[in-house]
Amino acid sequence: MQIFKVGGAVRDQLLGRTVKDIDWVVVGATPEQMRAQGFRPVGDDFPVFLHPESAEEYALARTERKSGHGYGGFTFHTSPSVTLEEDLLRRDLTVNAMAQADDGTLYDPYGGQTDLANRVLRHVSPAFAEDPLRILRVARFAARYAYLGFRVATETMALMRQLSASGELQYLTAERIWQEFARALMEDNPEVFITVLRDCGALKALLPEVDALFGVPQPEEHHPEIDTGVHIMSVLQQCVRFAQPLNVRWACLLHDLGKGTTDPAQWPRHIGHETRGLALIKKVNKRLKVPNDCAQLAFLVGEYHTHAHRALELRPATLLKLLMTFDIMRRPQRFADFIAASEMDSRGRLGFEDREYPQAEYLHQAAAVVRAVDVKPLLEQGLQGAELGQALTQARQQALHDYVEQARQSN
Ligand SMILES: Nc1ccn([C@@H]2O[C@H](COP(=O)(O)OP(=O)(O)OP(=O)(O)O)[C@@H](O)[C@H]2O)c(=O)n1
Repeated sequence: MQIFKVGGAVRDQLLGRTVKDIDWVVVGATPEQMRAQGFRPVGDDFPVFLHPESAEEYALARTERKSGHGYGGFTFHTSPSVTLEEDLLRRDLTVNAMAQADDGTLYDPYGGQTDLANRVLRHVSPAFAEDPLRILRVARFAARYAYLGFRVATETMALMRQLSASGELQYLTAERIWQEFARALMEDNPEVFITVLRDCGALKALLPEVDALFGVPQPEEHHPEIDTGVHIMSVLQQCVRFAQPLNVRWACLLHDLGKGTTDPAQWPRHIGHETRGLALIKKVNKRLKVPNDCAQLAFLVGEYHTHAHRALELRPATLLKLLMTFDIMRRPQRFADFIAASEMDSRGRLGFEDREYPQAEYLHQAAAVVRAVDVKPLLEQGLQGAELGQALTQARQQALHDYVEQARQSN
């Protein structure tokens, strides 16, 4: 039996990046031999094992044949006679199809090193098409390595276009799609992920609601970049600049979906786009089975981001309603994330990147003012139930009123 380090670990090591997970490929072994050496099988009929100590993945060399649609439609062929070259041939990209032996010898039958040097993401063989998720992987790698100047090879892009047009993407499970989006949005150039998906037609297939934003104009006065799609890309860049977490990035991606449904006769204005976007945001979240924290924040940011932008003009009653909608007592972090997403939206406009967003501090302070209102004196007055609720609302509104007045006077 021969064991090689393989895939992403070899790629990242050659790129001088930190290697996180190491995958191994085992040539010339049977499942029985693996078990005998203490490796634990990952599943019943999947030729992958976990190392008894490191828990790293050791996969028997295999070839794969597509036997149907999607990820379920695979049959594996493993046998001790499958060679390293055969195993590497079924992999997605040349840069991911390199292996390294214990003594450091590099096995690179498909030109991975040349492509690394030339900064090219190129598919290894037509077998690329056997797993449509690879389209998302390529876009994600393009996003991750954009800073190094990587691009997708022309022939790979052509294959990705073909594959997107074939309808195969619809067989991917929501979980696998979401996982790629979640990882890609956390890369340093998430806008490249969206751009690559758009260029090959996969965005239209997977997230038509975002695809529809490209080419939709906004008023030049507020949005010098004009195109709504371009705006979204800039907002994502601001998210990276300010190290925002995934839920904020996801909310930013979806916050303007309503603009894709504006009647072109109304362009460049988008009256009521916040409300119009809500059904779309809900639909996307459901379709991709987006985790609750991301889904909820996207929905709230979609509805209220313009409230944040107009925060300094809001009447105390409206401001209180906004704070209560966000349940600021029990969910302070969610409100902070909402403010952050709104700030990213504001900064993600051509020429507005370094403009201050005083609304952020104003909203944080407003929340602090409301939280500071003490319920004790009201209880001491003997108030209960609905009466207590009303009195508390009044006290909070009064506190906000004073806060708003004070802020206006100092401006
Ligand atoms: N759909 C896929 C998934 C994985 N692979 C192969 O399996 C290796 C390991 O996959 P994975 O751990 O998912 O990705 P990495 O390449 O290690 O990338 P990352 O750094 O994002 O984990 C890849 O390098 C690639 O050779 C593939 O060909 N097709």
